[in-house]
Parts: sequence; structure tokens; C-alpha cells
Amino acid sequence: MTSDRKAPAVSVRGLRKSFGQVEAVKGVDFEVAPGEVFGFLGPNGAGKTTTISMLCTLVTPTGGTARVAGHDIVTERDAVRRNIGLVFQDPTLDGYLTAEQNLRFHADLYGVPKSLVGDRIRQVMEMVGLWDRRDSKVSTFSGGMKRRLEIARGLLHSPRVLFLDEPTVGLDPQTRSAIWGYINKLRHLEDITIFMTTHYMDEAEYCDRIAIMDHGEIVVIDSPEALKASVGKDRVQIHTGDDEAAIAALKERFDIDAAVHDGAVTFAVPSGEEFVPRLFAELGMPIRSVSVSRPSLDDVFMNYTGTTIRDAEADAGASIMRTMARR
Ligand SMILES: Nc1ncnc2c1ncn2[C@@H]1O[C@H](COP(=O)(O)OP(=O)(O)OP(=O)(O)O)[C@@H](O)[C@H]1O
Repeated sequence: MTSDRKAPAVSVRGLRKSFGQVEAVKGVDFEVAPGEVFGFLGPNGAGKTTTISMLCTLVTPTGGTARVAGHDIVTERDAVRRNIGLVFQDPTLDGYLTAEQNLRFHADLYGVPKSLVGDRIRQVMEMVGLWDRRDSKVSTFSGGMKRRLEIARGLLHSPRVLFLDEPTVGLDPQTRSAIWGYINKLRHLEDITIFMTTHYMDEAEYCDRIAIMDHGEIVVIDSPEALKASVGKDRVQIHTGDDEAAIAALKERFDIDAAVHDGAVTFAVPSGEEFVPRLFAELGMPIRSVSVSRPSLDDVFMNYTGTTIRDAEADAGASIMRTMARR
């Protein structure tokens, strides 16, 4: 391999993609260092899959440039493909074949040298805890086992960059956490960069750095810790008998801008716990319950975009429903 191992694993300049009138990705810039676990976090429809698909050479950009493992995603597509592994949302395993046969097929496709295939298959299957099930047909596997096998397959040809698009979507919490266990193990065992997308806040915490994406743009990029520190405020949520009146009272008495998120009147203040007694004393209306939480990535998202990821997804869902209703 000739590419410089110190060069960024992924380097993106002004990358954009439109589908007709829809500007899915509006010119994004970022770099991912070798060995980093880098996450794209954002609601459904933010442009995460489109970005990752461009980097994997599956979608051609409308503008801008990007290099992956040192190769241009448009002019050196084959070189990019040789150097990347893919785990996408839609499973592409062959259910009639055994787990091992699926991997052998992939090894042939990628030209993994025959002398190395056996050892490598064992190595990646052990990494995801499936070696004992190598002779079982994939159709007998659970969703979590299939995802693990896809991760093993994505690693088989020793890629420099592994792309994971929503690797845990649709899985139960226990399986999600097992998948993360394997991803963490992977970063210690392999010399690899991991680029993933997620809309699960808790999962973004595992990344070294995350880029928050919304409406086709990167809103902010940093480590999860730095992002949370940048918010500098606690989140307070209250339940009252009249949300509109509570929002008006918060503005009038405390000059606080509140809004309803996730079914509660929500706002941010510097020291939430100290503020609560004042809130009860001065709001001038009954409060049924109150919760105070330290900034989470959800607050980071809200801080930078003015909405929660869940509300943003609900909006995106509603607009898709409207579009479908018009058809
Ligand atoms: N092939 C396509 N044709 C038309 N519009 C598309 C196409 N692919 C994506 N889009 C639109 O581009 C926007 C971004 O979609 P994208 O799938 O990249 O978002 P996302 O953040 O990955 O969301 P999700 O998690 O739902 O996949 C959306 O408005 C989507 O409807």
C-alpha cells in the first residue's frame, strides 16, 4: 500500500449532493484521523446516509471532493473500494449459505489471498463471537447475529476504514451494547479507522469525535465531552396543568425561553438544582413534577439546532407523510 499512513483517513471538502430539488448534503467539510472512531449524529433525513454513501463511492457527489484512505472517491473509486469495509442498514447476507460460506464468497470477491483466507475468517468470526456458529445457515440467525456477521465480513479484507451506517438500528438494547463491545474490541485489535452514523445519542458517546448533522449541514464537530461542556447549562423539564401558561410565565418572570419537547416544558439554566426552589416560589402556578439533568448530547443537539433529535425526527416523519399524501 503506497498511501501515507499519517495522512487523514477521510478528508472532505465542500461535499454536496442533491436529488432533484432535495439538497441532501449542502457542502460539508471535515477530516478523520487514522485510528479514530468518528460518528455522524443526526435525525432521520439529516443527510448522514447520503454522506457515507458518497464516501463509499456508492453515490456520486454533485460537488466538492473527498479522499478516503488517500484516494479520491470519484477518480479512484476502485482504490477506495479496496480500502474500505461496509456495514449498511439493509442486510446483504445470503440466508441459504452458512456463515462461513458467506465470508468465503466475500473473500473471493475481494481477492483475499487463498493462503490467508482460512485464518482471517477464523480471526474475524472469533472477534464477533460467531466462530462456533460458522456452519449454521444465516437464515437461522437472529438480527443481532446477522449484524455481527456483517461486521466480520466488512473486516475480512483488512480495510483501512470501516463504514457502519446505523450499525445497531432495530436491535434490542442488549444486542446494541454487545455490538459496541465488538466495535471497541476491534479498535484495539485492528489498525483501522471507524466511521459510523447513528441517531442514538447514547451510542455517539462511544465515539472519539462526532459531527452533528442537521438538514444536510454539519452543525458542530468535537469530542462528546467537549460538546457537552460547551453547552454549559442544565436541562430542566417541568410538567404543569397548562404548558402555554407555564412557557409565558417563565418568559415573564425569569426571561427564560422555554418550549415543549418530549411532552414537557423544557428549558436550560446554568445551575438547574439551585434554580428549582426559585421556580416553585416564583412561577405563580402549580408544578406537578420537575426534572433536572446535566447536559447530554441531546442538549448539545438542542443547543445547536433549537430542537431535540426526537422532535426533529417527528417533523421529518410528518413531512414524508405529507409528501406521500400528495402523491
Ligand atoms: N435516492 C434518493 N432520492 C431522493 N431523495 C433522497 C434519496 N436519498 C436520500 N434522499 C433525501 O435526502 C435527504 C437525506 O437523506 P439521508 O438518507 O441521507 O438522511 P439520513 O440522515 O441518513 O437519515 P436516515 O437515518 O433516515 O437514513 C432526505 O430528505 C431524503 O429523503
